Amino acid sequence: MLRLSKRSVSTFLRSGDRSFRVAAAATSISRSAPSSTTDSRRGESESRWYSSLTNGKCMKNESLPHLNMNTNWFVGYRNESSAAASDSASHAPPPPAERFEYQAEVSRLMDLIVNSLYSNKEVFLRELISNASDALDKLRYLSVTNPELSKDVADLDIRIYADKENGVITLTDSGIGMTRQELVDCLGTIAQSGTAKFLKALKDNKDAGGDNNLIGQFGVGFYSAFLVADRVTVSTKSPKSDKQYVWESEADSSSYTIKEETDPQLIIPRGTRITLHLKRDEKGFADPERIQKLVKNYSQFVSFPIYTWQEKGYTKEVEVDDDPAESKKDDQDDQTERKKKTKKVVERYWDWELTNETQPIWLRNSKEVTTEEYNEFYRKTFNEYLDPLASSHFTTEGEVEFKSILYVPPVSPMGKDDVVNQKTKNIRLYVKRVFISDDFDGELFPRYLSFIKGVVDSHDLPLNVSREILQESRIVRIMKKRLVKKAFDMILGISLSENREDYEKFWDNFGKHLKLGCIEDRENHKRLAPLLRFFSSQSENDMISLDEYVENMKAEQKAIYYIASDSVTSAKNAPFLEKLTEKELEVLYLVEPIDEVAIQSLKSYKDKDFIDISKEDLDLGK
Ligand SMILES: Nc1ncnc2c1ncn2[C@@H]1O[C@H](COP(=O)(O)OP(=O)(O)OP(=O)(O)O)[C@@H](O)[C@H]1O
Repeated sequence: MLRLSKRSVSTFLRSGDRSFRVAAAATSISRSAPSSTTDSRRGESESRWYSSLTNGKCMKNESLPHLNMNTNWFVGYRNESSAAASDSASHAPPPPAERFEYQAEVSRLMDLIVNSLYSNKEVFLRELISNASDALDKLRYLSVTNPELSKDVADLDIRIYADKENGVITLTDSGIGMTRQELVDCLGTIAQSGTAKFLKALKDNKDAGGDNNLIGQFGVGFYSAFLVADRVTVSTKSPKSDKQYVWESEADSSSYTIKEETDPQLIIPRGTRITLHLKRDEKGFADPERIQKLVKNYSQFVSFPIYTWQEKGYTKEVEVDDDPAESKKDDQDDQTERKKKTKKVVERYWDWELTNETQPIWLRNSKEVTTEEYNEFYRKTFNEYLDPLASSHFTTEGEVEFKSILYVPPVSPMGKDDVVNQKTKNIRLYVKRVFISDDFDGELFPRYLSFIKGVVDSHDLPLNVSREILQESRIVRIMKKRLVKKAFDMILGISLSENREDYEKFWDNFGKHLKLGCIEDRENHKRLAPLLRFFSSQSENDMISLDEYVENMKAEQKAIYYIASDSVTSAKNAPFLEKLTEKELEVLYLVEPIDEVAIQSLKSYKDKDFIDISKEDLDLGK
């Protein structure tokens, strides 16, 4: 175990907090990394699937060059930089920093964050850890097809160092890093997904007269660093670039600078180091114990190790100086066999301490996970602020092996009318714990169930699974079947719950999706039909299920009657209705355009045909 005194530790931290030091050869070798035409074409296809990991935002026009790195590229930890590197750095003047203006929306977002999260400043740490974890996910994923990327810096982790004396926090990850262009694209322009949600929550919350803590649960991203810091420095090295760049900005500034990292002491082999120079009133955050508490509180579901720099102690025995009077006596008693006295003391030292639990929640035994933990995982993974309506944690074994946690969200993210455009990032696919993608289009769930959120960790898929493999794989087809079954079980569970409001909420948000399912998924009619809800001539205010309709049928009634209309009021006044209401036959009101097609697709329920009462040849039997 590494044991250093506090003093020696801070010296090595100053020169690159994980003691990432690289020999001079590193720069020159990587600079010559070729990128052939074939390589760039391969890069294109990789980047298409990869876009799922980058939200398609920052990698838009770049393909991933196939690096041909020398195996010596990364020198292991704690190597001193060579003299050559220092020489060149001291002779050549460093290139000047270039200044860039923020996109207008970024300045607005920063204002919003600072003004609405002032009571919840600590979220900055969660946000930076979440970005670091995403960067590690990207690296791990890309390394599957390009192992060179993670060569020599095998450890994928996050390290947080709090310098109490100077009020500085440094967070380092060994993830994918950013090129110069990515710095401009990612930290100078707005992060769409999170921001849109954030702004919406802000509005909803204000409308509801809510408090600001709710918004604190949002993914507000990198800029939350300015809640506590008046200066933020991001030094980052992407394996796609041979240079390391430093982005820097101050709170309340409308611009930022980017320059090349030229200090060999600060060179890192790969990843990103974010330094927060805390505001005068926020220096209390640079307390190792406080950082530890925040990590435990906010980031326990991050699946990479998070180390924090902590003071530790161990007990050892030391010899004590004798009491002079005692020793004189001893001298006289026995000159030869005198035993030295010892006492126990606590030796203090500083070291990295693993601060989070790295076993993903889906690998844990479901009996040991509480509902609150499932809900928290949901909120944190999908950046949601409301709890899910239901969740299901299961393992399948046998022909296909995978573990999964699925959730029914409380509201439709796209708005309840948007049933078709459902290319969401709702399912996170892992293969043996490696995050593969969240960019699906019907491969794991049919379109109409794409509102289901969750994680799926497969044991059978290859790590380098591509979209083509997913689309053709027999394993995926079996997985899809099981996932769909579990999703229906969850929805049925909500419908059977004592709390009727839950299903009303579900139906209000996702009813249209299930009706679309009736049209598109014949195979699952048996599961879909009991979940449908309609108003009827005998229940104009509360929707009923088909089961309730059937139970209420007259003994001699052979069919389920319905009328399609544009509202309950016009259905009530339909001329054909009277004939049936006189006979006390219940009629379903189909008041949405999709209803009639859905019912016609079902054709019957429990052997009773659906019959449109407006048809001329309506036969009510006896
Ligand atoms: N540690 C990091 N390593 C590599 N890239 C990073 C890092 N931190 C941020 N980035 C890049 O900056 C982008 C913007 O980050 P930001 O936190 O503002 O938004 P986001 O993470 O994309 O969205 P959200 O916070 O809503 O999930 C990220 O998408 C990522 O591309």
